[in-house]
Amino acid sequence: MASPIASAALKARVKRPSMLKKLCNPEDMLQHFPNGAYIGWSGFTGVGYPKKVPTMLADHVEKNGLQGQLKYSLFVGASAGAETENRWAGLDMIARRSPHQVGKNIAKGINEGRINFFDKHLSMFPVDLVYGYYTKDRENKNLDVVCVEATEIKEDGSIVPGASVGATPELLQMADKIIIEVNTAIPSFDGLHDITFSDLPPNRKPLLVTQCRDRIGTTSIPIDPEKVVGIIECTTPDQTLPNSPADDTATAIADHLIEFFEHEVAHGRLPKNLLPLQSGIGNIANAVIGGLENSNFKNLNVWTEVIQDTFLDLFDSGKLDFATATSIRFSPTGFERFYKNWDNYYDKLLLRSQSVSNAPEIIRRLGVIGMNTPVEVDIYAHANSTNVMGSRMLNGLGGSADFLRNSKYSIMHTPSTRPSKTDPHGVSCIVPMCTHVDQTEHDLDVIVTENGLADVRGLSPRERARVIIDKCAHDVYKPILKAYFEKAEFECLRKGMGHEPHLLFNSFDMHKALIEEGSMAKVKF
Ligand SMILES: CC(=O)SCCNC(=O)CCNC(=O)[C@H](O)C(C)(C)COP(=O)(O)OP(=O)(O)OC[C@H]1O[C@@H](n2cnc3c(N)ncnc32)[C@H](O)[C@@H]1OP(=O)(O)O
Repeated sequence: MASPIASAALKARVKRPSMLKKLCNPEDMLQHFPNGAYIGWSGFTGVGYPKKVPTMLADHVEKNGLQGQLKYSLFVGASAGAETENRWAGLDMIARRSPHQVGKNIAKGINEGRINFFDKHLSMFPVDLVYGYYTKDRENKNLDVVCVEATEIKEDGSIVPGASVGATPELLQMADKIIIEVNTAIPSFDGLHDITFSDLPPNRKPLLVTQCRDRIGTTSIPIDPEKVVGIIECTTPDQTLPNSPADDTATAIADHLIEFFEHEVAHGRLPKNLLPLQSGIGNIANAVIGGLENSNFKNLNVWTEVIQDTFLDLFDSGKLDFATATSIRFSPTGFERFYKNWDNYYDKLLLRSQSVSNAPEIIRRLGVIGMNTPVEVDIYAHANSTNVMGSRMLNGLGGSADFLRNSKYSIMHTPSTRPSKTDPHGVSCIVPMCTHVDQTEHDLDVIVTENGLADVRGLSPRERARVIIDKCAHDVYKPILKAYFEKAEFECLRKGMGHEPHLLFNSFDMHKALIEEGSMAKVKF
């Protein structure tokens, strides 16, 4: 196939003309992807990921019936786009994957044992990669090929990422070969990033951030131009989905949290403009940020991983001064709004490497208010963010534990119940014992559901259990959880082992009832 001719749009983005000599078709890159290769992609929460090369490879496998014959170890800071990694999983092209992922096919591949997935705190993943932990058992200690999206290539050959930074700096640092997809369908994000690399102990320096807007790095990622094997123009934007509007549950949770923040301000534990906010992904997280728009709080700051649509509303209402994260994951209309009003948002936003946005050191120093959604929380405030029934992997830990271990306020927000197949309240999100633990009782300060907010700071486990059941559990489950706890307390205190009482052989009876009878409400203690 003849080499493509550079479009005017591409020439305007590639400021180092010699790089254009590497302009090629995606198909020309096939040779760099032998079966078993270790691959890195840019991307975080479905934005800023490469599109052309992954799609070319998927087409190649599909057309030639190569399912299961071209399989790769794939490393992405967090999830890439559904049309790429989820399609790869559907074509059985992923042998190993880390860390966070999203998509039905990929979760299926993991839970059917075809994909060796390992989960890691997002702050640690890039650093462990550079330590060589993930390539230690192979001859090539680097990644064979790393494919990244850029919105500009600078005169010095460094690249300006798009809507996410994620682990791209470290993936590039570990790359033998680099492929760059320059996306001309979206504006250049030049100036919106603060790029740092992970240096190694014993020479690691402090990350000198004391305010959300502090810059400690460069605006682009330096690379070795010798490693670049191909440059491709990409003309499709990130394929994100529309957000669903906040429902009554999410709104009630947001209201409880705002009341709690007002209480903390009144008692002098929080300043009037709060402290930097971290907010996870999804409906509840979006509603909590949306709820702040209707509150009296102003001059807010955000230190988080992912910026979602409701942050634009907060900016527009004048309540949000500054937001920094490692990705901007807007809906299609959110991106439209963002690009149209670029000048309004440009100097209020900063995108950092995930090893910085999620750095425990900074989260502690800033006194972040961390808020995330779990699968389930138990009566003693352990939380499960990842494995349904202790076994079925959902998306992964993400940055939830980076934030919940280190925030000044560590908050888990969850609906009190989720539906099972036969009962609209068949799954209680408050359980006697979590079937898998990602956050421990030593991490969490506040649990909140639509029913109320349990402030467990300074409480002993037995005190915690009472307040969590009373404030957070759904009315259907309050008597059930109370019966479990009181029986456990009685039995364990009697035996002189009642610090955190459990009935070991009944701890998962609610889960058993869900499996056997379709609802946790069918249990009896
Ligand atoms: C990139 C980042 O890290 S952002 C920062 C925060 N990151 C994280 O917190 C990562 C971990 N958290 C998550 O992935 C999500 O918050 C979740 C999945 C835990 C919860 O998100 P929600 O949108 O509330 O999940 P939802 O209610 O749709 O449940 C997801 C699935 O798990 C199932 N599920 C959830 N909880 C339970 C439970 N207790 N028992 C049985 N099934 C459950 C649901 O039925 C649903 O199943 P489906 O995929 O077959 O439909």
